[in-house]
Formats: sequence, C-alpha cells, structure tokens
Amino acid sequence: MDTLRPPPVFSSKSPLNCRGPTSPLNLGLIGQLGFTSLPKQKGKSILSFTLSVKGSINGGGIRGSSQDGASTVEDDKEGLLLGAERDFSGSVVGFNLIPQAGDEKVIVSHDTAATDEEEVSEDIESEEEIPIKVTHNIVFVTAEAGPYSKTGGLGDVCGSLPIALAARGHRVMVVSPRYLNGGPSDKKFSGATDTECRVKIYCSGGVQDVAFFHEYRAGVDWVFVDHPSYHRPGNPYGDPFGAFGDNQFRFTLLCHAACEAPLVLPLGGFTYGEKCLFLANDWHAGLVPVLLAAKYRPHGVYKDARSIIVIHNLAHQGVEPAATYNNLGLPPEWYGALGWVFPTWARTHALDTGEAVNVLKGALVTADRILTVSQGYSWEITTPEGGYGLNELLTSRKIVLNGITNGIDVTEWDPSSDANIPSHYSIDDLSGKVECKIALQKELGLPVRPECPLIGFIGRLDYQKGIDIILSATPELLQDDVQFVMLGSGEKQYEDWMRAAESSFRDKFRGWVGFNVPISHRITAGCDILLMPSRFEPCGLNQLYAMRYGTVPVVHGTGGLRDTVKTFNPYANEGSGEGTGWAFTPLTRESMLAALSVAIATYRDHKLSWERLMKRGMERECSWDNAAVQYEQVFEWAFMDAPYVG
Ligand SMILES: Nc1ncnc2c1ncn2[C@@H]1O[C@H](COP(=O)(O)OP(=O)(O)O[C@H]2O[C@H](CO)[C@@H](O)[C@H](O)[C@H]2O)[C@@H](O)[C@H]1O
Repeated sequence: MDTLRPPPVFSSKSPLNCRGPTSPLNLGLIGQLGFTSLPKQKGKSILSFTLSVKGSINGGGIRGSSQDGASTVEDDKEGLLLGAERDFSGSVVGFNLIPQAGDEKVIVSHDTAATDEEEVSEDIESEEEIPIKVTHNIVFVTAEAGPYSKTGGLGDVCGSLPIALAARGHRVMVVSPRYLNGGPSDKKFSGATDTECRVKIYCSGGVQDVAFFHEYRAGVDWVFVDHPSYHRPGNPYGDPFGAFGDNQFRFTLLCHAACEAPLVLPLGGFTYGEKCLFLANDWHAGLVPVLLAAKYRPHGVYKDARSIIVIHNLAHQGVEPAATYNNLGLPPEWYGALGWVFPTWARTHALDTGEAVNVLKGALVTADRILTVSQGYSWEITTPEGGYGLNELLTSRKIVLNGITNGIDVTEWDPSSDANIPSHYSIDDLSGKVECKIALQKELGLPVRPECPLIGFIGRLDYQKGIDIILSATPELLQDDVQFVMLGSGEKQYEDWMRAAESSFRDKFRGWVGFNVPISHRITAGCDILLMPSRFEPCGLNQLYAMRYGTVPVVHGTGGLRDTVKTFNPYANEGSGEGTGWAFTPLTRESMLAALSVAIATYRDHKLSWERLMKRGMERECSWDNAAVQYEQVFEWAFMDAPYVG
C-alpha cells in the first residue's frame, strides 16, 4: 500500500525541477479566482493612480506584468483590470478587479513605486454603476480535447467550452494526455512545447515521472501530460484488441498530474495557484475531487479550490477490482469513497464478493458539485433505469446536481463557411445544400438522385447508440425508395454488419467504417434526415450539428435528444408549424420506422413544411454563449458553499 506523500512545494520555488517555460512570457494569463472586488465609490474612484505597461504577451490580449508582489495584468478584450495578489510562495492567489475607465488601457497596481514604463494618470471619475464580473481560474481535466484528441463528444466539448469560457474573461487551462500513436495524428501536438517541468507521482507501488507540454491557443492554456503510457498505437482508450488494460493507471497519472499543474506550472509567468476551479470530466478525471479532499486539503492545500464533476456518460465509471485501490495513491482510510459492491446477480462466481473500486462514484461523493450535459439527463441519472447503479447516490446529492445542455463550436460547424463541404449555404440561400447532397452521393458511389430522401447516421457503434435497432429496421427501411449512409466505428459485430449491408443493398446503403471528421461534416451537410435512435443520450451533439446544417433529426426522445429536438407539428402557429424534427418513443424498431416514415412523407409531399422545419433548426441558438453563462452560475454556486472536506 502506498503511503500518502506530502504535497509538493509550489510555484517556481518548487523542488520539482520546474524550470518554467523555455520562452518566458509567451504564455497566457487572464484572470484569477477569489479576488476582492473594489467597488467604485460614488463620484470618485478609490484608485489613486493607474499604470500603463508597454508590451504585449503572445498577442493574446494580455498586456504587461510586473514581477513584484503586486503583479498586474490587463485583459483588453473584456476591459477588466486585474491586480494580482500572491501568497507566501509567490503563487497568484487573487486579483483585485477594477473597472476600466473609458477607452484608455490602464493597469491598476497597489505598488506605489512607479518605473520608467509607468505613468501616472488621472483618477477614474464616473457616476455609472459598473457591473463587476467574477472570473475564475478554471482547470479542465479530460481524457480528450479536440482537435488534439477526439473520439467522440467529450473531445468536442473539452475542445470548445474552454475557449468560450476564456473568451468571457476566465483564465482557463485544459489538462489532458499527450497521446502519441506513431501516426499522422501526432502532429496535432506539434504546437505544444516542453515546459521542462517534471513532477513525481506516487502510485501503483512506485514513482512515475511525468512531464508537461504546453500550447497557448485561442486564449486557453492547453497542457499535455506526457508519460510513456500515453505513447502507443491506438486511440486514447484502446486499440483493435480492446480497451487498454492499464487505463486505470493512465488516468490515475492524469489526475495526479492535473492536481499539480496549477501549483507548479508558471504559465505566462504565473501559476494558476490554489484558488482554482477544477472541472473533472467523466471517470477518467474522477480522481481529481478525491485527491483534493484526501491528498491536498488535509495538508492545507487547495482549501479554497472547488471541483465539479461533469458527467458526459454515466455508463463508464472506471470500475476495477477492489485490490487496485492500492494503486491510486490515496490514503487507505479513503477507501469508502470509492468502494463499490456489485449486486449479487452481477457477480461472476459463488466466491466473488463483488467488491470493487469505482472512480466515478468517488468523484460523485467528493466533488463540490455535479453537472451533466442536459437537464433531461440530470433527472434520468437519478432513476434506476438511467442511474447505472449510482442513482441513489445521485439522488442524495440532488441539491448540487444540475444539467446544462452542451453548445457547439459554431465556427467549426457552419454551413456557410465549412471547409469540409463542397458547397456553402445558409438559411437565406439553401441552394448549396442540394449540391452537398449530390456531391455526397457521388463520393459514396450511390446513384445521384437529389430527389431521393437521404438518411444519415454518425456515431460510435455501440449499444448506447441503438445500433441494434438500426440493424433490425434497415431491411424494412430500405424497401422504401430511400438512401441510407452510416459513418461509425466501434463494436466489430456492427462494423461487419455495415460492410455486409453495403453489399446487400448496393444502390441504397453505404457504411463507412472508421473515424473521419471531414466525412462527418459532409454527411451532416448532404443528408436530409439524421437518425439517432440512442438508447440513452446525455446530450448528443450530432443532432445539434444536423439542425444547424438544415438536416432534420429523427431521434429517440431521451436525455439531451428530448431536450433539443422538438417534434414537428404542422398545425401549430396557424398552420405554419412548429418543431425541428421528430423525437419518437418508445425505443422500438416499430416506433423508429413510424417516425422515419412520417419524416420521409413530409420531405416528399410537403416541401414548404420541410423547408420551414429545416429553417427552424438552422436558426436555433446552439452556440456555447448561453451554456457558458449557465456554467458561470454553477461556478458561483460552487463557491457559495464550503468545499468538501470529508
Ligand atoms: N466515425 C466518426 N467519424 C467522425 N466523427 C465521429 C464519428 N463518430 C462520432 N463522431 C463525432 O463524435 C462526436 C460524438 O458526439 P456525441 O455527443 O453524439 O456522442 P458521444 O457519445 O461520443 O459523447 C458523450 O459526450 C457528449 C458530450 O457531452 C454528449 O453529447 C453525449 O451524449 C455523450 O454520449 C460528434 O462530434 C460526432 O460527429
């Protein structure tokens, strides 16, 4: 059993061989959690002077930083002035947030010693009440983040939500592994440089050295944890032979490293410090809240930090035999937080006690708040049907459980500018869509028939996505005059079925086995209907992409699909109709075929209704802006309550 090691010393004074980035000041610094706001006094600012600091860092909108105890930065995007406060170790622990006067770029300092680069300017005078915006130091911890690594929706969300939050003034770091598989995808990490910071992680009965690589892009600090276990062929989780056997170890490393990153990485010259907010995504990052509670807070570290576990998929919980608890680098007395007992029916033999460790359970117990990626799903996981054994625990924490529907990256997914599609179109001119359809039919070798309803499916080929329902319904569906294309990879039986179906239905069916982002864009643009019969769907992104591309979704009414797709009603609004697609229920072959048949008939026989359906989907608000505001509300709640201490 490993003993708990004392937490490291922090910042540039850390003994962890952190020498900081090779080229200092080329990184990003935006804001900091836990600052004291300085309210404006009526008629006269409490600020007695301001400083202008010349020079910019990395073109990222950040200007100037003094190297003394009252460092200052300026965020010229938000017009906020941030005066950094530091703790005894030099870590930035807070900022004074001061409204900016007029157009003049000013930096507020508590340091009275002016330098050559500083000039005294006049007091800020204003009668206006200027709202003060709270910004946080946010640390995303995730197994994947697009475009560096993406196998599904988690990569999409962790690739775009951090950018949206950074644009709103938060200082945002994303910590994920530096996966190198020896293929072309390795070059995605080429922009990240070695910070030359190394930390030692005590787990699995030994000591592991991990390194941190870093890239500052789109206002976000992308931090990649480097370790030999992330360098192997395959995707982040496995290879053609299945999931990697050491995933618990690999993601334990990620979590330990992510907890160290804010303390030891002087990004842009400053660490994120202890007052940060961890957003731990799915079970892979689930040890983060546990480590805060069990490893750091007992030693007085991260006392003011908060953590939120974000559930993108409750079906994966990181469950391993109980004996592996010793590998996690946690004190023995914390076993109860992760301890898990399988029900009798799920045990493998008479002597199996069913004891296991469940990383996601540990996160749900210790996180300060719990988020899911839609409101519908946040309720479903509290039910026995959707809770995957964790429903009672989730119900007991209902007071800190919320759902926020995912947004999408509206720059990457924009039919009027998408570089992956052959013709562009918009709500005002849909003509490019039929060209996309024709091009897709040609590309896939289907008969070019623009009038023929083209149905698409994109997604992982597994039980969650209802592939078995598609399988059973396809022969009947293809009796109609339609075409059907599927893009996906996953379970071998389904991949084989797709290949077989392609040879059985040469003129009507195409199955593209693999993971190909450009093709996914072309299918989204070229199809008329997108099919998503997911058994459960925490949010779902493809239906959001589809609606933005004027492709009408036909979905199983569950979780985020039910929240985002409103079933078409031609009689509403005095005959102009309402709805953006079809959400069928229950999940059966018959009800799916019935919904598809209504959709196909509408496409064929009610052109005007169809066009209105498309347009209603296209004009739906789906950017991250709304979601980011809701995240900020949850951040506020997280800091209102005391942190979890066990
Ligand atoms: N073969 C392929 N080629 C190219 N691209 C492919 C592909 N297969 C899938 N994709 C892409 O991967 C993403 C899948 O996202 P989803 O949200 O639909 O599902 P996923 O189950 O992975 O995500 C989980 O997390 C997300 C994010 O929170 C939740 O929306 C979701 O409900 C939950 O199950 C989409 O961007 C899709 O285009």
